[in-house]
Amino acid sequence: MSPIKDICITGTDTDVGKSVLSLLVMKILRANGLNPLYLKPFQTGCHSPSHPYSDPSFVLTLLGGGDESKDSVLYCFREAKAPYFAARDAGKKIDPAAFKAFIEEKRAMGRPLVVEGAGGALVPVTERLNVIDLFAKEENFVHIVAARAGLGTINHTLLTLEAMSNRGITRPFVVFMDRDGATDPVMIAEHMEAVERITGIRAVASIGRMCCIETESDAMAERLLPLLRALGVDTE
Ligand SMILES: Nc1ncnc2c1ncn2[C@@H]1O[C@H](COP(=O)(O)OP(=O)(O)OP(=O)(O)O)[C@@H](O)[C@H]1O
Ligand SMILES: C[C@H](N)[C@H](N)CCCCCC(=O)O
Ligand SMILES: [Mg+2]
Repeated sequence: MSPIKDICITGTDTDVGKSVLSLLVMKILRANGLNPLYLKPFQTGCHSPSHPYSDPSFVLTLLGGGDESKDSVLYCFREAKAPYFAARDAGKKIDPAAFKAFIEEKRAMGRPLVVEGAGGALVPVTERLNVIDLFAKEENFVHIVAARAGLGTINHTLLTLEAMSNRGITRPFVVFMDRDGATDPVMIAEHMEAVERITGIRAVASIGRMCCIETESDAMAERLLPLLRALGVDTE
């Protein structure tokens, strides 16, 4: 059993920074004595799980150490699309029971899981179920929403939180990702205020643009210390 809850990272969209946030979460957990395991159950646009452009390669290469990328992925489909359509193009179907079994198998390793979604919350995985449906069925997960920092994000973030709440995920955390470094910090503070005032959900951090993720991510990960404290990790 992991000493903390496992973490699911969901996006308000594709390309918002879920993988970068996953990397930062992995780094801050490691810096505080934990040995997390990164998972990307549904990888599309995927030549192979260890292909340099895959999310696991990105996260695990920047973390350094052994290559667990092939073990991080449950489904790898060639087309860069929603998992349901990428699977269909490959003549396959995604099996929710296989996802459940995958999470249980990884949980049995006793390491905290950091599970990255695919695209945004409502992206289809099967004909009927989307990413957040599958995440919501798992117990003992804490959920983090990676949200774009720029104008328009209040609407996208609130819609995502509403979709999560409708599925019983009522206490996620939000992290704003200023991927392009183009948003006025005052505006980001307003986005955080809006989310907290309207939903009561905590916007726990904002992550600025890193010009060089290799060299800047250790320092940037420290912005997630309030999140770690909220998760009950003893921080140094
Ligand atoms: N804070 C940041 N500083 C610099 N670059 C960033 C930052 N956040 C994200 N990026 C860059 O933006 C792009 C999209 O980020 P990322 O791959 O993390 O998105 P994603 O939400 O994981 O996308 P997907 O839906 O494909 O999984 C990547 O090139 C990433 O390196
Ligand atoms: C391939 C890409 N990087 C993502 N993993 C999949 C994004 C699917 C988005 C579907 C949609 O919302 O229209
Ligand atoms: Mg990603």
